[in-house]
Amino acid sequence: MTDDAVVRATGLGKDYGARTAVDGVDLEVAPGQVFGFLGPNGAGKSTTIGMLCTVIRPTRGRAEVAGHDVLRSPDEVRQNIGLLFQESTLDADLTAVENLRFQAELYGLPRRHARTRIDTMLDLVDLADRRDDPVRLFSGGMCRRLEIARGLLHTPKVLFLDEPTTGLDAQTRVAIWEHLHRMREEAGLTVFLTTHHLSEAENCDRIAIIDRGGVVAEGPPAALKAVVGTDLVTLRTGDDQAALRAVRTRFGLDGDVGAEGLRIRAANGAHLVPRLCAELTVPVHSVVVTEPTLDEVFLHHTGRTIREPGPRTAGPAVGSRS
Ligand SMILES: Nc1ncnc2c1ncn2[C@@H]1O[C@H](COP(=O)(O)OP(=O)(O)OP(=O)(O)O)[C@@H](O)[C@H]1O
Repeated sequence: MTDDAVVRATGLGKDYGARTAVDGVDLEVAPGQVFGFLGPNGAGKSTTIGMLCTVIRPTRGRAEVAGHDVLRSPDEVRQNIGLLFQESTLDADLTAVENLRFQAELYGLPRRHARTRIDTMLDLVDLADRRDDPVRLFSGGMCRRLEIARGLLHTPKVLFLDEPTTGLDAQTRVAIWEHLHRMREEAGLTVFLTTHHLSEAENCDRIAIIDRGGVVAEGPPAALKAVVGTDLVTLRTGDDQAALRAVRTRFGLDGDVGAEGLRIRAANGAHLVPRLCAELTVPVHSVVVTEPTLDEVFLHHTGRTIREPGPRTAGPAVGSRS
């Protein structure tokens, strides 16, 4: 255990009657990290975030946020966090600045400090020029940005976001991520978010994969992928069958030839490519190296893919597909 974790959960669990929504989650988030909680619908992400934010009372286990226990010191926890729910909670009839003023009053920010803080936050999320427009005129992405500004108004240590980009188009998603990273750089913020988007999880410094209430894997995305899978190297050559024979005999690797060309599974595809180019006697026209995906990580640990929630099956071992 690290001493400086800003979010820490130990055996955190929640039952709703006979249904276990979260089943003993252990996790630690270091200051300044963007930490992602990745899992399919119903995995227990929202319930976990709710417990960390003092909105849902845990059935068992403990959690601390910014050094405060969620059960014993909920007010201190709330002072130190910003929270964005899945659904927007902005008042559509108020302007951007009015929404922020309302929040400043809720948190008891002194008026002069609130004024400068509101200006700073509107600048940071690029909404300064829309400050006096009613929120009902805003796009989904602008609403999300305004909510981020609102969540950060009282200078929390941790920003919790439940599915921050759900319902937004790909371009807006990228913009929201740019803002989150900027907040982290400029405000030293810790970000804790839930997502079921694999591409979104790739943006995180660390992720915990949750399935059926429990964490099944935790670490930086690249490390999680490195554990489960091999890279896929796809080659176009002058003679793919001859190249495949050479790959088998000289490199001791297996592969197959299909419509996409020669496909080889290798532990470190990027290192293999120069050797292939140097040693194959047939001309190499193109090479593509594809790393394993987080979906494969999920499959490896749960036997299912994150895209297709359904009954657990005896899953194939991801590392042995060649
Ligand atoms: N208030 C509740 N009463 C009963 N069951 C609940 C309640 N809230 C959540 N659950 C159940 O707990 C489990 C976890 O739900 P949770 O909302 O935490 O999942 P999630 O991973 O956030 O999913 P989603 O991405 O769909 O929000 C689900 O089976 C859900 O039906």
